[in-house]
Amino acid sequence: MARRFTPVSFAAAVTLAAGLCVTGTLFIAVSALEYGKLSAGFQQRASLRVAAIRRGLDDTVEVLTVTNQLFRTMPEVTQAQFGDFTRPLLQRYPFMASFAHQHVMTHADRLAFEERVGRERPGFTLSDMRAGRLEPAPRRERYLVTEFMAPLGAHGVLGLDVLPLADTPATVERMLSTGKPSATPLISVLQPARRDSFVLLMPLYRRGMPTETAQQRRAAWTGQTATLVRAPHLVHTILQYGGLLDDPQLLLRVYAGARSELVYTTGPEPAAEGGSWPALPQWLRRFDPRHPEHAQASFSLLGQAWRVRVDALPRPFLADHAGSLIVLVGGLLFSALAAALVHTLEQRSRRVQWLVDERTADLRRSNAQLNADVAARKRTERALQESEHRFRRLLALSSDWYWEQDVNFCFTSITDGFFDKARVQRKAYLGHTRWQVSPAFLDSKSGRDHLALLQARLPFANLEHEITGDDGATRWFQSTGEPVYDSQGEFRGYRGTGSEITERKQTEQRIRHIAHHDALTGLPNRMLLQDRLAQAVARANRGGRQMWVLLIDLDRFKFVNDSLGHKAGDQLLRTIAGRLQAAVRDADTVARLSGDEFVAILSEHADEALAPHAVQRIMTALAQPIMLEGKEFCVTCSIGVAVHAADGAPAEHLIEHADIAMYAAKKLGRNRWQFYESTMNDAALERLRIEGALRKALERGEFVLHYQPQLDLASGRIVGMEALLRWQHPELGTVPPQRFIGLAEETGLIVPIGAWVLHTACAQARAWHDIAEPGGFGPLRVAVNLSARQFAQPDLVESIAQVLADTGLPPACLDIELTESLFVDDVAQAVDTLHRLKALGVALSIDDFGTGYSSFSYLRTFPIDVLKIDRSFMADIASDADEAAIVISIIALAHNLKLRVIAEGVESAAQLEFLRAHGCDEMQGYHFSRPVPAEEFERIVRSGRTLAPAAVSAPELLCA
Ligand SMILES: Nc1nc2c(ncn2[C@@H]2O[C@@H]3COP(=O)(O)O[C@H]4[C@@H](O)[C@H](n5cnc6c(=O)[nH]c(N)nc65)O[C@@H]4COP(=O)(O)O[C@H]3[C@H]2O)c(=O)[nH]1
Repeated sequence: MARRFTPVSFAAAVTLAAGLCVTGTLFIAVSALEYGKLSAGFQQRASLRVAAIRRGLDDTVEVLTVTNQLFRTMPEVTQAQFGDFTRPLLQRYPFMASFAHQHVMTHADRLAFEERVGRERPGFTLSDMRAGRLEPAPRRERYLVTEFMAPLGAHGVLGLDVLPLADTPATVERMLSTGKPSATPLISVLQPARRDSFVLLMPLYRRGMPTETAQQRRAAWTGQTATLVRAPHLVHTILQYGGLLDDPQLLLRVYAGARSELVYTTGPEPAAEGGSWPALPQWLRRFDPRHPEHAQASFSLLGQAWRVRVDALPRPFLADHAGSLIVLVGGLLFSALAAALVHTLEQRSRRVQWLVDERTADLRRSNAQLNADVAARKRTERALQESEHRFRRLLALSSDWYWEQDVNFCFTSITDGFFDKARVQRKAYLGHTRWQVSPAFLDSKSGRDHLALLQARLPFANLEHEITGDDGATRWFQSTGEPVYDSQGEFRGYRGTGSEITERKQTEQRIRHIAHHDALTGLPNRMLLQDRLAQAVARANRGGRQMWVLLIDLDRFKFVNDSLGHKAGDQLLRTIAGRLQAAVRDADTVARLSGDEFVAILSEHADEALAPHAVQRIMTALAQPIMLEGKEFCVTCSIGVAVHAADGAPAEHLIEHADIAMYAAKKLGRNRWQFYESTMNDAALERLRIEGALRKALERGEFVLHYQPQLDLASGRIVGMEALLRWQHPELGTVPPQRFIGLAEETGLIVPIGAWVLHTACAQARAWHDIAEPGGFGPLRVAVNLSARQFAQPDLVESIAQVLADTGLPPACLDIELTESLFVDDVAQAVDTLHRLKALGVALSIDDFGTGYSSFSYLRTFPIDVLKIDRSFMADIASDADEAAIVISIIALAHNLKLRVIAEGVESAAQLEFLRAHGCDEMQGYHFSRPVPAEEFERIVRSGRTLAPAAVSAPELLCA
C-alpha cells in the first residue's frame, strides 16, 4: 500500500483556523480592552481637563462675585478701596486682566460724575468707543459708566460708557433677565484679530429693592462689576494649577462663543475628524494610529457657549497595544505551533495508522497464509496419517517389514514380520548391529561393502544376507535402506524395509544349478565349464603349472541311441558321466559339452609325462562294458587334448584346440587320443574364414540355387526338382554345401539362408508353372531342404505359409525335405510341427532315410509323404545283397505306409533299373542330370528329355 500524506491535514487546518479565530477574538478582545482602557483613560483625562476648565470658570465667577460683594456690603467704595480689594485678586488670578465697576447713570448722574471726577481730572468727560477710539460720549438717556477700574489706567477706560459697546446691551439684558452673572461674547483686547477675551458681568442692585423677577432686577439694577477675562490665560492657569499641562499626549482645544472660536490650544489644529481611512469600519479605526482619540464637552457659562475638545496625540501602536499584539503574535505562533503539532501528530497518527494498516494487512496476509499453512499442514497430517495407516496396513498385509537403526547402526525398531519370518528373538536384534547378530556377515565381500556404504552414509538396496533362526534353519533376507537425517542435517541412523527371499534364493540356486549343469548327467554344462576353465587357467598361471583340457567324444553313440532308443542313450550318457567323474581327481572338472561330447579339465598334473596315464585312465574307465536294456555294450571314445602351459594359449581356445585334436583322433580311427598341434589349426582357421564370409554372402547375393530333376520311374518324365544351394564366393569359388551348411547350422545363419532358399525355390517353381507351353513344365514339385535350426523356428509354419502366399505356389507343389535327426530331441514338438506343416498342404519328405537313427516307429506317427533313400545305399545295390535288401525293405515299408519313395544318387542305368524293378516311385541322380542352374533346368525340361525305358526286368536284376 502506498503511503500518501496530504501537505496540510484537515485537523491541522481546523486547528490553525480555530487558533486564528481564537487569536483574532482574543486580539480583538484584548485590543478592545486596551482600547477601552485607553479610551477610558483618555476620557478621564479629558473629563478632568474639562471639569478643571469649568471649575476655573466658576472660580472666576466666584472671584467676581467676591468683588461684587464689596459693592454690596460697603455703601461707598472708592477707587482706592477698589484697587486694594482687587489687587490681590489680579495677582492671584492673572487671567483676570482687570476689574471694573460700572454704574448706571442718568444724564444728571453723568454730569455729577463728570464734575466730581473733573475735580481731580480736569476736562474729564464720559467717553465711548467708536471706531476703535475713545470719543466723548454723546448725551444719552442712560449711561453705563466705568466708575472704578483696576488696575487703574491699564486701559484708560475710566468714565467709558460701555453701554454703546456692541455686545453690552445683550449681555446686560441676559444678566438681568437671568439674575445671574453674564459674559460677553469674545472680544479682542490686545490684538484686534484675536478675540480671546470676554467680560464677565455681575449685576448690582439697589439695596432694599426686590430682585426676584427680571422686571424687579431691571428696576433695581444699579450697575455691575465686571472683569476682563483673558480666556487663554484662564484655561492655561486652570490647567497649570491643576497640573494638567504635563500630558504631552493630549491636545487640548477650548472654543468659546457662538462662533466657537478657538481661545486656547496646546498644539496645532488637529486633522479633520474622519479624514483618514474613511473606508475603515468604526471598530477598525482603533487600530489606526493616525486616528486619534478625542473627547469634547460643550457647556454654557454665563450665557456663552464653551466647548472643550481634547485630542489624544497619535502614539506608537505598540505603546498601547503591546498586550493585544503579544496576544496576536503569541496566538499566531501558538496557532501555527498547534497546527504544526496537530499536523505532526496527525501525520504521525496517519503514519501509525498506515503502519497499523500495513501491519494489519501483513497480519491478515500472514494469518491467511498461516490458515492456508495450517490447512495444508492438516491436509498433510491427514494424508500422513492415511499414508501411515496405509503403510501399516500394507506392512501388515505384505510379507515385508520395516526397520530402523541408530547412528551406530544398531537396530532400534523392527516390525513383527521379521521375527515371524526369521524365527529369531526380538532381544537378540534390538540394540545390536547386523554383524553383531551374524558375525559371518562381515566375512563376505557383500557384507564388507555394505559396512562401507553405511559408513559413507549412502543408501543401499537389495542387500542379501542369510540368518540362521532359532530353529536352526538358514533363511535368506533382503534389505533396502537409506540414511536418516534430522532437520539440522544431522545423521540419525538408517531406516528401511526387509523381506524374506529364501524361496527366491533357493529357486535361483536351482536355476543357477540348472543353468550351469547338464540336466541329464548333472555335470557342469558349457557355461559353468567356461567359468571353471577360467579359474583353472588362472590357477595354472599362478602356480606356473600345466593344465590339460580333454575333449571326449563317444564313438558310435548315435548307433546306441538309434538302435536302443533315447532312454538307453540317456542311461549311457549318465553312466559315462559317472565314470568320467570317477576317473579324474576332485579338483578336476568334468563337463558335458553337447550330445555325446564331454570336457575334462585336469589342472593338478604337474608334468606332461603323467598326462597319458590320466587320459588312458579315462579311456579305460569308459571302455568298460555297460548293461543297457539287458544287453552289454562297449563304448569307446576319441579324446583331443589341449595343454595350457604357463605361457600358453588363452582359455577360450583350449576347448577349440581340444576339439580339433579330438577330430584328428577320430580321423585317425576311433578309440584314440591325440594332443593338439598347431598344424591342426589350419582346418579350424578355414572354418572361421568361411564363417566370416558366410555372414556376408546373403547380403552380397553370392547364393544361387541349382535344381536337380526328379523323375517318375514309371513314365520317365520330370515331375519335380530338388533345390540345392550353391555359394559362389568371389575368392573361394563355388563352395559346396557340405563345407558351409554345417557351419551355417552351427552359427544359426542357416535360418536366413534357408528362408532365402525357400522363397527363391518357390518363386522359381511358380514361374515355371506359369510358362504355358505345350508339353511344357506342368505342375512341377520343388523339394527344399530344411535344416534342424529352421525346423526348430517357432514361426516355421507361418513363414512357409507366407512364402506360399507371396509366391503363389500351390502348397502341394512344395516338398519339404527333413532329416531323421530333426525328430530325435523332442518328438512331440516335431509331430506337432509336422502336422501343422501338413495342414498347409505341403508334402513332407524324410531325407537320407536309412543313414541316421532309422527308427521306423516314427514313420507311423509322422505325417510323412515321401521317403528319400540315401544315395549311400545306391552305390552297392547292384553288388551288395545287404544294401539291396535294405533298399528293397525301405521301398516296401514306404509303400506299406502309403508313402512315395524317391531314390537319390542314381548314377547308373543298373541302379535305375533296380529301382524300377522294385517299384521305387521316383529317382534323382547324375544318371539323368546333376543339379543345374535354373536356365539349364529350363532347357532340360523344354528339351522334353525323359528316362530311357526299362531295359531289364526287376526279377532279372535281382537274380543277377
Ligand atoms: N555322388 C552323387 N551325388 C549325387 C547324385 N545325385 C545327387 N547327388 C548329390 O546328393 C545331394 C543330395 O542332397 P541331400 O541329400 O539333400 O544333401 C544336401 C543337403 O543335405 C545339403 N543341402 C544342399 N542344399 C541345401 C539347402 O538348400 N538347404 C539345406 N538345409 N541343406 C542343403 O547339402 C547336401 C549336399 O548337397 P549337394 O552337394 O548338392 O549334393 C546333393 C547332390 O548333388 C549322384 O548321382 N551321385
